[in-house]
Amino acid sequence: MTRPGTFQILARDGAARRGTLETAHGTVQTPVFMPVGTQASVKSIDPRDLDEIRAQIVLGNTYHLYMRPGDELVAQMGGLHGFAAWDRPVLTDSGGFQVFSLAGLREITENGVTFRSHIDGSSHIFTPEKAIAIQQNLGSDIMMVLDECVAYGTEYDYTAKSLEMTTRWAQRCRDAHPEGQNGRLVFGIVQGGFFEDLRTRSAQQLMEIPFEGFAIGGLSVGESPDEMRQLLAHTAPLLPDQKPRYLMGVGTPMDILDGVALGVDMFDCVLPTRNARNGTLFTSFGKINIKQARFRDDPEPLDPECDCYACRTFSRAYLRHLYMARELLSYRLNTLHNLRFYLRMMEEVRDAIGQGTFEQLRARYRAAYEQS
Ligand SMILES: CC#C[C@H]1NC(N)=Nc2cc3[nH]c(NC)nc3cc21
Ligand SMILES: [Zn+2]
Repeated sequence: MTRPGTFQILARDGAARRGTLETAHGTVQTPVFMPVGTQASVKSIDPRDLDEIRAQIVLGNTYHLYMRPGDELVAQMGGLHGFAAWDRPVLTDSGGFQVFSLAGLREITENGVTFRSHIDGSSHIFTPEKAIAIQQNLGSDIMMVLDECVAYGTEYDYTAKSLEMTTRWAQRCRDAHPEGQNGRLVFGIVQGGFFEDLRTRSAQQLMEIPFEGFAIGGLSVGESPDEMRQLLAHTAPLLPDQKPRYLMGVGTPMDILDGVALGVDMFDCVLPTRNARNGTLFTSFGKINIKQARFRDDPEPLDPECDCYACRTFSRAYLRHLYMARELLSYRLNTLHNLRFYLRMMEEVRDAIGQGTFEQLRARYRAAYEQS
């Protein structure tokens, strides 16, 4: 088996790259979209479904699993792989973002971040070492460093100081899980808010540390799409060409295609799973909402170009009925479809990069999605 952490670029099309990333649980074809399974489950579907829609790697959350059921319990049950019967790669976020966006009352010191559980209000502290220890207990194949997530709009001086601490925390994370240890990988997270010089400083400092990959954090936190694209265009090329680049929490189909065009290799977003539960479905002809009356007696498949179980088996009329009746099957079929849409788009992206036709693919999706 090729050494975990090995990242090979197989083809390029402009700044877009097609590659493979080796992990302890198998090879990931990039660019890749990672379904989000925050609490050790991709809501409403099971591992067999994930296999059927050809998901390669799923995302779990340190904060949530530490809170419930507890990372020690998950370790006892064989890590996320044994616990959730998922034998492919898992990436776990460090809790950095969740503590800053979910938990109550926080205090940040050099040692770590103290916070109150959003479940029962109990007090906890995440240090860089603790964040790594939790991810080790979860059996994570790709661990994220603990970062300080500054809110959109934070002023320059605070952002500058914060990125320095995030770099010191990143070094402590790498020290807590040295390069090559049991085939697990650790990715750094570039911070610096919306200041290009601070993003450059953060990237330069992190690249001094031997991470197997680098994430761009602090985007899709409330900025405009143009601001995100501009910051991404500045930051992505700064990162090592020979290592995977991961854009956290992104995004819509167009955000992902624009990210690929700027050299990003990995993405995760709750959009396909969250939208499935409110009836918003992604199709080859744009976004629709299945509850619209026009689908009431529509016998056609949701998306004739989609190969998922929902599109192969049921009509739009049936999917609308399930949604209006709040049947649990609605969540499952809509989720299967939305995730398959994202995963199929990434399959087309990888093929297009290999054939040098990525820009044509992007234009095709833009024609269907620009306005939505
Ligand atoms: C500031 C910062 C930052 C990043 N830090 C970590 N650890 N995880 C993230 C997850 C995200 N999800 C979204 N959007 C939904 N933006 C994210 C950003 C981060
Ligand atoms: Zn489908």
